[in-house]
Amino acid sequence: MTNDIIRLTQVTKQYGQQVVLDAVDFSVHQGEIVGLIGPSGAGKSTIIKIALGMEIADAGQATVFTKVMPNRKVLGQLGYMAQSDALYEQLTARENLQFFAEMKGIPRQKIAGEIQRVATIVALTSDLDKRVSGYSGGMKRRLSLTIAFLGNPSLVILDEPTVGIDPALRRQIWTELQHMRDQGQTILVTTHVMDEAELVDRVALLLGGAVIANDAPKVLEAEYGVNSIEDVFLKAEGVKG
Ligand SMILES: Nc1ncnc2c1ncn2[C@@H]1O[C@H](COP(=O)(O)OP(=O)(O)OP(=O)(O)O)[C@@H](O)[C@H]1O
Repeated sequence: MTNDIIRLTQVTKQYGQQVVLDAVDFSVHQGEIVGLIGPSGAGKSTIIKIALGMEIADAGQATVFTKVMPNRKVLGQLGYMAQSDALYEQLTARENLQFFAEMKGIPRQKIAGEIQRVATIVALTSDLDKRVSGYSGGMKRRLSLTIAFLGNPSLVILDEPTVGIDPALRRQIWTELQHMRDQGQTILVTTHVMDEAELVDRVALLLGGAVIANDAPKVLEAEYGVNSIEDVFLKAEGVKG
Protein backbone atom coordinates (compact mmCIF):
# COMPACT_ATOMS: atom_id res chain seq x y z
CA MET A 1 0.00 0.00 0.00
CA THR A 2 1.28 3.47 -0.83
CA ASN A 3 0.51 4.93 2.59
CA ASP A 4 2.72 2.41 4.39
CA ILE A 5 5.35 4.46 6.18
CA ILE A 6 7.01 1.37 7.66
CA ARG A 7 6.67 -2.04 6.05
CA LEU A 8 8.31 -5.26 7.16
CA THR A 9 7.79 -8.10 4.72
CA GLN A 10 8.46 -11.68 5.79
CA VAL A 11 11.20 -10.56 8.15
CA THR A 12 13.11 -13.30 9.93
CA LYS A 13 15.79 -12.60 12.53
CA GLN A 14 17.76 -15.14 14.44
CA TYR A 15 20.38 -14.71 17.18
CA GLY A 16 22.38 -17.93 17.37
CA GLN A 17 19.80 -20.71 17.59
CA GLN A 18 17.05 -18.37 18.79
CA VAL A 19 14.53 -17.35 16.13
CA VAL A 20 13.28 -13.99 17.41
CA LEU A 21 11.20 -12.97 14.39
CA ASP A 22 9.74 -15.65 12.13
CA ALA A 23 8.57 -14.33 8.75
CA VAL A 24 6.93 -11.26 10.28
CA ASP A 25 4.69 -9.00 8.19
CA PHE A 26 4.08 -5.68 9.85
CA SER A 27 3.26 -2.19 8.68
CA VAL A 28 2.55 1.28 10.00
CA HIS A 29 0.42 3.60 7.89
CA GLN A 30 0.65 7.34 7.49
CA GLY A 31 -1.08 9.31 10.24
CA GLU A 32 -1.63 6.53 12.76
CA ILE A 33 -0.27 5.60 16.17
CA VAL A 34 0.65 1.94 16.32
CA GLY A 35 1.42 0.32 19.66
CA LEU A 36 3.71 -2.67 19.55
CA ILE A 37 3.22 -4.85 22.60
CA GLY A 38 4.43 -8.27 23.68
CA PRO A 39 6.21 -9.96 26.56
CA SER A 40 9.76 -9.05 27.47
CA GLY A 41 12.14 -10.55 24.91
CA ALA A 42 9.39 -10.97 22.27
CA GLY A 43 11.37 -8.95 19.73
CA LYS A 44 9.76 -5.49 19.85
CA SER A 45 13.08 -3.63 19.89
CA THR A 46 14.37 -5.97 17.20
CA ILE A 47 11.47 -4.98 14.91
CA ILE A 48 12.29 -1.32 15.51
CA LYS A 49 16.00 -1.80 14.89
CA ILE A 50 15.33 -3.68 11.65
CA ALA A 51 12.94 -0.94 10.52
CA LEU A 52 15.63 1.65 11.27
CA GLY A 53 18.32 -0.38 9.51
CA MET A 54 20.30 -0.77 12.75
CA GLU A 55 19.93 -4.55 12.51
CA ILE A 56 19.84 -6.52 9.28
CA ALA A 57 17.18 -9.19 8.81
CA ASP A 58 18.30 -12.72 7.94
CA ALA A 59 15.43 -12.88 5.46
CA GLY A 60 12.76 -10.51 4.25
CA GLN A 61 12.87 -6.78 3.83
CA ALA A 62 12.15 -3.55 5.70
CA THR A 63 11.14 -0.32 3.99
CA VAL A 64 10.58 3.14 5.46
CA PHE A 65 8.98 5.77 3.21
CA THR A 66 9.19 3.04 0.51
CA LYS A 67 13.02 3.02 0.74
CA VAL A 68 14.69 -0.29 1.53
CA MET A 69 16.51 -0.01 4.86
CA PRO A 70 19.24 0.67 5.78
CA ASN A 71 19.10 4.02 3.99
CA ARG A 72 20.83 7.10 5.42
CA LYS A 73 18.60 9.61 3.63
CA VAL A 74 15.52 8.34 5.44
CA LEU A 75 17.06 8.91 8.86
CA GLY A 76 16.75 12.71 8.58
CA GLN A 77 12.96 12.39 8.32
CA LEU A 78 12.45 10.43 11.51
CA GLY A 79 12.78 10.84 15.24
CA TYR A 80 13.89 7.86 17.27
CA MET A 81 13.99 7.30 21.00
CA ALA A 82 15.90 4.18 21.98
CA GLN A 83 15.20 2.07 25.05
CA SER A 84 18.40 3.26 26.69
CA ASP A 85 19.27 6.94 26.78
CA ALA A 86 22.15 8.10 24.57
CA LEU A 87 22.87 11.52 26.02
CA TYR A 88 26.00 13.60 26.66
CA GLU A 89 26.11 13.52 30.45
CA GLN A 90 28.66 16.31 30.82
CA LEU A 91 26.59 18.74 28.75
CA THR A 92 23.43 20.52 29.81
CA ALA A 93 20.09 19.44 28.38
CA ARG A 94 20.02 22.56 26.23
CA GLU A 95 23.49 21.78 24.85
CA ASN A 96 22.38 18.22 24.08
CA LEU A 97 19.33 19.53 22.25
CA GLN A 98 21.44 22.07 20.35
CA PHE A 99 23.79 19.31 19.23
CA PHE A 100 21.01 17.00 18.04
CA ALA A 101 19.12 19.88 16.39
CA GLU A 102 22.22 20.74 14.37
CA MET A 103 22.70 17.08 13.46
CA LYS A 104 19.13 17.04 12.18
CA GLY A 105 19.83 20.06 10.02
CA ILE A 106 17.38 22.40 11.75
CA PRO A 107 18.27 25.97 10.65
CA ARG A 108 20.34 27.78 13.32
CA GLN A 109 17.91 30.66 13.76
CA LYS A 110 15.09 28.19 14.54
CA ILE A 111 16.93 26.03 17.07
CA ALA A 112 16.26 28.10 20.23
CA GLY A 113 12.52 28.20 19.54
CA GLU A 114 12.42 24.52 18.70
CA ILE A 115 14.20 23.61 21.96
CA GLN A 116 11.65 25.64 23.89
CA ARG A 117 8.77 23.94 22.06
CA VAL A 118 9.89 20.35 22.70
CA ALA A 119 10.97 21.05 26.30
CA THR A 120 7.52 22.44 27.07
CA ILE A 121 5.87 19.18 25.95
CA VAL A 122 7.71 17.20 28.63
CA ALA A 123 7.92 19.96 31.29
CA LEU A 124 11.70 20.35 31.12
CA THR A 125 11.95 24.08 30.43
CA SER A 126 13.15 25.01 33.93
CA ASP A 127 15.81 22.27 33.93
CA LEU A 128 17.30 22.92 30.50
CA ASP A 129 20.48 24.48 31.83
CA LYS A 130 21.32 21.68 34.26
CA ARG A 131 23.93 19.11 33.39
CA VAL A 132 22.46 15.79 32.33
CA SER A 133 24.72 13.97 34.84
CA GLY A 134 22.52 15.52 37.56
CA TYR A 135 19.27 14.41 35.93
CA SER A 136 17.06 11.66 37.38
CA GLY A 137 16.21 8.62 35.25
CA GLY A 138 12.79 10.03 34.40
CA MET A 139 14.27 13.40 33.40
CA LYS A 140 16.70 11.62 31.07
CA ARG A 141 13.79 9.75 29.46
CA ARG A 142 11.99 13.05 28.97
CA LEU A 143 15.08 14.60 27.41
CA SER A 144 15.45 11.63 25.05
CA LEU A 145 11.82 12.12 24.07
CA THR A 146 12.37 15.78 23.23
CA ILE A 147 15.26 14.78 20.97
CA ALA A 148 12.93 12.45 19.05
CA PHE A 149 10.42 15.31 18.67
CA LEU A 150 12.97 17.85 17.36
CA GLY A 151 12.06 19.22 13.96
CA ASN A 152 8.58 17.63 13.91
CA PRO A 153 9.68 14.53 11.95
CA SER A 154 7.03 12.82 9.84
CA LEU A 155 7.83 9.48 11.52
CA VAL A 156 8.48 9.08 15.25
CA ILE A 157 9.62 5.75 16.69
CA LEU A 158 9.61 5.45 20.47
CA ASP A 159 10.89 2.41 22.37
CA GLU A 160 9.29 2.41 25.84
CA PRO A 161 9.03 6.21 26.02
CA THR A 162 7.20 6.60 29.32
CA VAL A 163 9.24 4.37 31.65
CA GLY A 164 9.94 6.35 34.83
CA ILE A 165 7.58 9.19 33.90
CA ASP A 166 4.85 10.10 36.36
CA PRO A 167 1.16 9.65 35.46
CA ALA A 168 0.24 13.31 34.90
CA LEU A 169 3.12 13.91 32.53
CA ARG A 170 2.55 10.55 30.86
CA ARG A 171 -0.98 11.69 30.05
CA GLN A 172 0.35 14.98 28.69
CA ILE A 173 2.79 13.11 26.46
CA TRP A 174 0.01 10.92 25.08
CA THR A 175 -2.09 13.99 24.37
CA GLU A 176 0.86 15.37 22.43
CA LEU A 177 1.32 12.11 20.50
CA GLN A 178 -2.35 12.19 19.51
CA HIS A 179 -2.00 15.83 18.48
CA MET A 180 1.01 14.91 16.32
CA ARG A 181 -1.00 12.09 14.77
CA ASP A 182 -3.84 14.53 14.02
CA GLN A 183 -1.30 16.71 12.21
CA GLY A 184 -0.44 13.75 9.96
CA GLN A 185 2.68 12.47 11.73
CA THR A 186 3.11 8.71 12.07
CA ILE A 187 4.07 7.13 15.38
CA LEU A 188 5.29 3.67 16.32
CA VAL A 189 5.58 3.06 20.04
CA THR A 190 6.43 0.04 22.15
CA THR A 191 5.02 -0.13 25.64
CA HIS A 192 4.57 -2.39 28.64
CA VAL A 193 1.89 -0.09 30.02
CA MET A 194 -1.37 -1.65 28.96
CA ASP A 195 -3.38 1.51 29.70
CA GLU A 196 -1.30 3.22 27.03
CA ALA A 197 -2.09 0.48 24.53
CA GLU A 198 -5.74 1.55 24.82
CA LEU A 199 -4.80 4.98 23.45
CA VAL A 200 -3.31 3.91 20.13
CA ASP A 201 -5.10 3.53 16.80
CA ARG A 202 -3.82 0.01 16.28
CA VAL A 203 -2.23 -2.57 18.56
CA ALA A 204 0.18 -5.16 17.20
CA LEU A 205 0.77 -8.05 19.59
CA LEU A 206 4.06 -9.84 19.09
CA LEU A 207 4.27 -13.34 20.49
CA GLY A 208 6.31 -16.41 19.61
CA GLY A 209 8.10 -14.64 16.76
CA ALA A 210 4.90 -13.53 15.00
CA VAL A 211 2.42 -10.66 15.08
CA ILE A 212 -0.59 -12.64 16.30
CA ALA A 213 -3.08 -9.79 16.64
CA ASN A 214 -3.15 -6.48 14.83
CA ASP A 215 -6.17 -4.19 15.03
CA ALA A 216 -7.83 -1.29 16.83
CA PRO A 217 -7.92 -1.87 20.62
CA LYS A 218 -11.71 -2.07 20.74
CA VAL A 219 -11.80 -4.54 17.83
CA LEU A 220 -9.26 -6.80 19.56
CA GLU A 221 -11.14 -6.63 22.85
CA ALA A 222 -14.34 -7.68 21.07
CA GLU A 223 -12.52 -10.44 19.19
CA TYR A 224 -11.06 -11.87 22.41
CA GLY A 225 -14.27 -11.27 24.38
CA VAL A 226 -12.55 -9.12 27.04
CA ASN A 227 -12.67 -5.51 28.23
CA SER A 228 -9.06 -4.40 28.09
CA ILE A 229 -5.89 -4.79 26.08
CA GLU A 230 -4.26 -6.22 29.20
CA ASP A 231 -6.79 -9.07 29.07
CA VAL A 232 -6.23 -9.53 25.32
CA PHE A 233 -2.51 -9.85 26.10
CA LEU A 234 -3.07 -12.33 28.94
CA LYS A 235 -5.55 -14.41 26.96
CA ALA A 236 -3.30 -14.53 23.90
CA GLU A 237 -0.30 -15.49 26.04
CA GLY A 238 -2.36 -18.15 27.79
CA VAL A 239 -3.42 -19.69 24.48
CA LYS A 240 0.15 -19.68 23.13
CA GLY A 241 1.68 -20.89 26.40
N1 LIG B 1 22.37 -8.38 19.72
C1 LIG B 1 21.78 -9.47 20.22
N2 LIG B 1 22.44 -10.62 20.40
C2 LIG B 1 21.85 -11.72 20.88
N3 LIG B 1 20.56 -11.78 21.25
C3 LIG B 1 19.85 -10.66 21.13
C4 LIG B 1 20.41 -9.45 20.60
N4 LIG B 1 19.43 -8.51 20.55
C5 LIG B 1 18.32 -9.09 21.05
N5 LIG B 1 18.56 -10.38 21.37
C6 LIG B 1 17.57 -11.33 21.92
O1 LIG B 1 16.43 -11.26 21.10
C7 LIG B 1 15.25 -11.34 21.89
C8 LIG B 1 14.36 -10.15 21.59
O2 LIG B 1 14.95 -8.98 22.10
P1 LIG B 1 14.23 -7.57 22.03
O3 LIG B 1 15.11 -6.59 22.72
O4 LIG B 1 13.84 -7.29 20.63
O5 LIG B 1 12.92 -7.85 22.89
P2 LIG B 1 11.81 -6.84 23.42
O6 LIG B 1 10.50 -7.40 23.03
O7 LIG B 1 12.12 -5.46 22.96
O8 LIG B 1 12.02 -6.97 24.99
P3 LIG B 1 11.77 -5.93 26.18
O9 LIG B 1 10.30 -5.70 26.25
O10 LIG B 1 12.30 -6.65 27.38
O11 LIG B 1 12.54 -4.69 25.84
C9 LIG B 1 15.71 -11.45 23.34
O12 LIG B 1 15.68 -12.82 23.71
C10 LIG B 1 17.13 -10.94 23.31
O13 LIG B 1 17.90 -11.56 24.29
